[in-house]
Amino acid sequence: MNPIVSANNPEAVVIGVDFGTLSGRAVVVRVADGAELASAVHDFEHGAVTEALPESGVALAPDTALQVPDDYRAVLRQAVPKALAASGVPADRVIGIGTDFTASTFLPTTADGTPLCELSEFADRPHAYPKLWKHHSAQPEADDVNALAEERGEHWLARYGGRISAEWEFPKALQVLREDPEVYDRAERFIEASDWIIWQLCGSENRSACVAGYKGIHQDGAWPSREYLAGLDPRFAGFVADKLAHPLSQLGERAGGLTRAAAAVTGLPEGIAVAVGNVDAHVTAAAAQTVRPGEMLAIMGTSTCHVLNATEFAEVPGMCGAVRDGIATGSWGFEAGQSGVGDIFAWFADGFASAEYASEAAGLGITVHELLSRKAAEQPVGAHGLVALDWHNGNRSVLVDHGLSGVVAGMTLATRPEEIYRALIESTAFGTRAILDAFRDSGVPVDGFTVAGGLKRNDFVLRIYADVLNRPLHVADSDQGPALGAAIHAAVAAGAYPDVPVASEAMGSVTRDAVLPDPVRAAGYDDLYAIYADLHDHFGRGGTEALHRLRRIRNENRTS
Ligand SMILES: Nc1ncnc2c1ncn2[C@@H]1O[C@H](COP(=O)(O)OP(=O)(O)O)[C@@H](O)[C@H]1O
Ligand SMILES: O=C(CO)[C@@H](O)[C@@H](O)COP(=O)(O)O
Repeated sequence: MNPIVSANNPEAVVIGVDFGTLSGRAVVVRVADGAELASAVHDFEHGAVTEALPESGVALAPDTALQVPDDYRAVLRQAVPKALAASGVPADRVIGIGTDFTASTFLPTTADGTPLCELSEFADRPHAYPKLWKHHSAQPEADDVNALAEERGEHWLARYGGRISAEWEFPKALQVLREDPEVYDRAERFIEASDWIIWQLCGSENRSACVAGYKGIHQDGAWPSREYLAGLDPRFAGFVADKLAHPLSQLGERAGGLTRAAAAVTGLPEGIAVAVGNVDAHVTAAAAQTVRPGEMLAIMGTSTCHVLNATEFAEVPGMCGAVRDGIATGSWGFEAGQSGVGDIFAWFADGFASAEYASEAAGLGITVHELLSRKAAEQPVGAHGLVALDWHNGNRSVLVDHGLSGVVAGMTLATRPEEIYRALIESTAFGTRAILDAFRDSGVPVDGFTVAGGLKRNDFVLRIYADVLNRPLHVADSDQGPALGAAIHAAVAAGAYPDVPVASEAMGSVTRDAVLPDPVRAAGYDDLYAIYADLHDHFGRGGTEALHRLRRIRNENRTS
């Protein structure tokens, strides 16, 4: 144990490490008040691997998104010591480390936690690599998982809004079995990256109940039955018992002590508390002080995750998951999400704004995003005559279908780039409104709406959300909500606070009513939302199969 600093020492600090889609960030946080003393970012060398495997160059199928596990270790080697050095805090004042990860980011390993892709015989096998949350090619497996669960009346399906997403663990593992049974057979464990990183820090396998509930299918203390799994494929019958099951730990608990090896790598004291693994979205609730029932938190960045606590369970069609104690102890934690948000804006700003826009932005010393936002902000609501569907990365809620794709309706020869950009931002706000409607219609109260994540820095985005949702937005103060949330969990795991809600009060912070809706603009958006709802149901609920047919045609022509 760390001999020098006890948990209630005012000098004590904790480290939070956020493993995002393209980088990992470490932040040094004072336990007493949550002050962020310093941080450091380390970009993943391989980012999201979507075209070809590193080194072997093996080409990847459409909708594949993989990662390289040593990129995760590099964050521990690089970002943690850098952040600590930048803070000027001596290492012996650190009492704990907490982490969070994208999810479901899921990998096959040997019994000792070695990722299969690190075994030379599997280095050129795509299915031996971690499948990133936005790996979307397991949609056929998700369809089978859902069809069989419906047919058998599996009680757990209701906890996932009636549909398991292709982004979650079971479709991904089934895809490995079907497409590369040798990798499946060699895998002694399948594990979330959020739990794997804890294994690296503590030296022994530890699994979080939060991750098992949301990204696996663990409900009421049980996993899907062997009979159900055998119905998917007889070879899958032992998936849970042989490769997944492990005692589960609760959020805020101490997973173990930092090993000597991990201490050497990170420069932190051996034996300090390592908090149980967590998901980037869920952990942010602690930083934004949204752990109380009725407070929805939208973590808006590359994608958006919505997390919400409620006192009672209710089935909310198309939501990602409801897990008892999944965000904060004593509540039902709900998760919903949009698989593309900032990524959609980036797709347009990077690929479709002309060179003239790029040089205008450079001349003004701003980004293309900022230029497009500035130009788009000048127009009244609806003046672009456009409504878009925000499905460029599929739909995670409420349709739970990654075979869907984006649509922009209403374009003419007069349509300008900033108008499309604005329509895309609006489409994501409409997607969030559809999620709020689903909660309302299912009787789950949403009293407050708080925004965290990188997009909170774009005032235009926030204004559109306030107007489309017609409610005040509260904004989390921290620019690194997930890392701060992870640090808060570390403080609890180290014994500095009795539980996450108490630590959140002391260490998190939020500005209430930071952005207020404008009644005139909000009324304008009601009309556009009605059109969004029409298009949503037409393209997403069987009015036409056009988007699925286009996806099939694309895949056939790309792989043949
Ligand atoms: N000014 C901006 N306006 C809108 N979107 C932006 C802006 N700047 C960056 N983005 C987009 O926001 C996303 C990054 O959000 P961030 O929260 O930093 O990342 P992550 O979700 O991966 O943690 C990217 O998709 C990026 O293209
Ligand atoms: O799905 C989840 C959490 O459940 C996220 O990890 C995933 O959307 C990725 O989040 P980011 O957009 O990278 O912050």
